[in-house]
Amino acid sequence: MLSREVRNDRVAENREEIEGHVREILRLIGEDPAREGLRDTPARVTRMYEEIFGGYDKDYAEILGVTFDEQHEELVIVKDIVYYSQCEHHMAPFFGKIHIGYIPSGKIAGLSKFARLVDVVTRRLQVQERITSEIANIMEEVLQPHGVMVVVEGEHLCMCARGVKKYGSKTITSGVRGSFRKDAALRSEFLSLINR
Ligand SMILES: Nc1nc2c(ncn2[C@@H]2O[C@H](COP(=O)(O)OP(=O)(O)OP(=O)(O)O)[C@@H](O)[C@H]2O)c(=O)[nH]1
Ligand SMILES: [Zn+2]
Repeated sequence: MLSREVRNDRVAENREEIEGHVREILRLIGEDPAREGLRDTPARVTRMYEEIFGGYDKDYAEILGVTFDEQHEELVIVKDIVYYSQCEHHMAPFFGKIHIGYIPSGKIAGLSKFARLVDVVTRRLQVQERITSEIANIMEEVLQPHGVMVVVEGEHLCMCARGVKKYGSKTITSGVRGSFRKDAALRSEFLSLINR
């Protein structure tokens, strides 16, 4: 059983209906949903949706959790946070790493909470740009730091496995708030630390 933090309760509530639709798609693409290998597939796909779409209806402030008062007003970076998401155009996976940096202004968050925030924002139908700006905006709103910078790297299967089929191409997006916007040296420091 998945924990509440990473579970989509609507999928659980609508399980039978979703399973029925998946079975119908199998039939419509020319498969036999009753053959042994596929018999449990609609249930498996539904359970997978419960997990990979577990980011809906979550409270961000709660996820960043208890913040601590701390007078460290210098750069904090959590880098290489792995994510898996689904592009909203094709419902195909995209995945990669997210790097988050911020300059606290009296409030810091527990380090694991950044990874939880990444899970909640990415486990939905998304575009990479929105993942980037949502993380930056939530950080700004909850922690009210001097500045935030978020870099997201993504490999999109809708560009590799189909369509233009450019295997290995990567998309990099950045979101910059507060002091990072004004201070080029700070952006460079962040970028050199995440690229080490
Ligand atoms: N900006 C952005 N585009 C994305 C993302 N994920 C997928 N896409 C793009 O969404 C676009 C959808 O384009 P459409 O022309 O409507 O769909 P399509 O005919 O399947 O396009 P092709 O992928 O070019 O075959 C494609 O260019 C995808 O590469 C993302 O996270 N951000
Ligand atoms: Zn896509």
